[in-house]
Amino acid sequence: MFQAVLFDLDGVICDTAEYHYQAWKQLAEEIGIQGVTRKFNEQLKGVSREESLKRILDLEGKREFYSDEEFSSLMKRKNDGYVQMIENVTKEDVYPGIEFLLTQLKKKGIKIALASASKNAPFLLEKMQLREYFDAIANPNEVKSSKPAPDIFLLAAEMVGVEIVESIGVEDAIAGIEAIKSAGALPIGVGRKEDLGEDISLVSSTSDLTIEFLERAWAEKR
Ligand SMILES: O=P(O)(O)OC[C@H]1O[C@@H](O)[C@H](O)[C@@H](O)[C@@H]1O
Repeated sequence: MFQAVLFDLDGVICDTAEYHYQAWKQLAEEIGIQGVTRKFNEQLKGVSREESLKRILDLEGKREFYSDEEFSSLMKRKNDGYVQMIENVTKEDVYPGIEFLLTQLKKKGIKIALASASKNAPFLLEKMQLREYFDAIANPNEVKSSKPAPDIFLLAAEMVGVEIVESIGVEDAIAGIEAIKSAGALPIGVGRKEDLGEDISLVSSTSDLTIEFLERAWAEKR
């Protein structure tokens, strides 16, 4: 039986992946870049703020036009827009089934950790009143490489004192699934196989993300 579940946040626990998308799209359009479509956005999910901006500027070969200072100020502009969007997030924004799953995991003594790339994640957990369920929140500032590198999942498992191979990782983004795989945990995807791959256990909605589903996936894969 698995001993820990390591959760991504945006797009897994709540719909803030949409706000990231809207904030990036708005910034991109303000600086004359039109290519931030929903399809392109799949490449931004799970990826750090800095790397996301690089990918957006690269869409039109514009990265070299910005000094380091200007680059930082663009990241700040995106984050300011995003923070405004999440200002009114409440418990109501938690995806269906998530709080029940957290309760069940707690009852079974399974450790719960957050492995999100977002520096806004602790603020969101507080807003959604979910903080108390989490035994640890891995800080993206403390890892060397961001997803798809395994670092944040390895840190999350270490923080709850569980071997990574005894852990499940839950993700909605391909970068996150790759990170879980290379860390050595069992990946569970929330989304479509077209985006996340055919070779992992998937739910299309978090309502299906039950402890029974996790147990079955664990039994099948190990
Ligand atoms: O800019 P933040 O809030 O620190 O978030 C970093 C990244 O966090 C990830 O969870 C999101 O999927 C990305 O879209 C986002 O860019």
